Amino acid sequence: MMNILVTGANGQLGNEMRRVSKSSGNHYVFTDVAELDITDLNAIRRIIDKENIQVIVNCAAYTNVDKAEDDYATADLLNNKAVENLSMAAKESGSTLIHISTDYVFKGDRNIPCHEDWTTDPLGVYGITKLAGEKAILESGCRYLIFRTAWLYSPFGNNFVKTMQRLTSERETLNVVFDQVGTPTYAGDLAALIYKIIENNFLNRQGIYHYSNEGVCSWYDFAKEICALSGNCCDIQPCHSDEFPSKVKRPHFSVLDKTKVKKTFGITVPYWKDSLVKCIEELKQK
Ligand SMILES: NC(=O)C1=CN([C@@H]2O[C@H](COP(=O)(O)OP(=O)(O)OC[C@H]3O[C@@H](n4cnc5c(N)ncnc54)[C@H](OP(=O)(O)O)[C@@H]3O)[C@@H](O)[C@H]2O)C=CC1
Ligand SMILES: Cc1cn([C@H]2C[C@H](O)[C@@H](COP(=O)(O)OP(=O)(O)O[C@H]3O[C@@H](C)C(=O)[C@@H](O)[C@H]3O)O2)c(=O)[nH]c1=O
Repeated sequence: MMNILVTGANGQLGNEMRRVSKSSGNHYVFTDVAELDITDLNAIRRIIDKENIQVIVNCAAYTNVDKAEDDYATADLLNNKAVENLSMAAKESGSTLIHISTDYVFKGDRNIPCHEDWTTDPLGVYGITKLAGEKAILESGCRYLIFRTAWLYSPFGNNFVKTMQRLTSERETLNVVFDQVGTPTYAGDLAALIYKIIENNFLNRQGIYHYSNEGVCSWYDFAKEICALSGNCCDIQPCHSDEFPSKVKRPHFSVLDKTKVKKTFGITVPYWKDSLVKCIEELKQK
């Protein structure tokens, strides 16, 4: 039996990890900041020791992209320094670190899907700190799998799906950017992949992998689909990034190429609209 530590377990991905691992024969230890603050290296060491941890799944992060622009220190503490802590503790204990990164490590100025080995060039503080976290893992010498994902949503926590459900029920019109293109990802699908890797002990397949749902859309297309599936009536209009008030620059094209993850783990990936239907059905039942 393996012991698996999940950090940031009250977030979107953390909650989906709780759900997918319910019937596992392995022992999952779920923690959020109250049980384990990942900025505290000694607290990480203690829990690894106490629970005899072999795998760490880091679902904790600073994910507010707009706020990060004004709060580099906190974003860096969580997305970089705390990740360095986890990787040091993983190295010391011989455990494997499964970590999540983002499409925002790319500048996104080419309209072909981004490969794992492309040069990274983040446009904002969130992406810069997430990239620094990736580098800290690589430099630590611990065993790792890093999954760069994109546009995560789930019935848990805050996300674009819930924001759009609210706005399209409250407003008659809404402007949404159409010049940022990517792929939405249901956090449950990513959790299922991570669970499969742990349960099948594919932990030695170290590397950086890209994972999102299948397909391509703009935030505008995503918003239109969310609105329609939610049964809301709102006139959603496409706008350019510079017409939407935000101080952050976001990638124009950050579709992730998933060839490597599909080949390495033998998976098929759900189409983004199919997963969105499932999530919205669940939200309707809440
Ligand atoms: N959301 C997205 O669109 C995307 C996310 N990602 C990455 O995927 C991963 C999971 O994201 P997601 O599930 O959306 O994240 P969430 O923001 O939903 O969850 C993050 C969790 O981490 C917790 N946390 C904050 N500080 C600490 C701390 N010091 N110690 C332990 N836990 C802490 C938060 O608690 P609290 O809420 O109390 O602060 C929260 O429960 C992250 O690495 C993120 O960067 C990648 C691409 C897209
Ligand atoms: C609410 C709203 C947003 N937008 C735009 C702003 C932005 O360009 C886009 C998406 O808005 P969000 O605030 O969800 O974007 P953002 O928080 O940047 O989403 C990102 O989060 C981090 C954590 C990631 O790792 C990324 O993969 C990505 O999911 O939609 C509109 O055009 N109209 C609106 O009414």
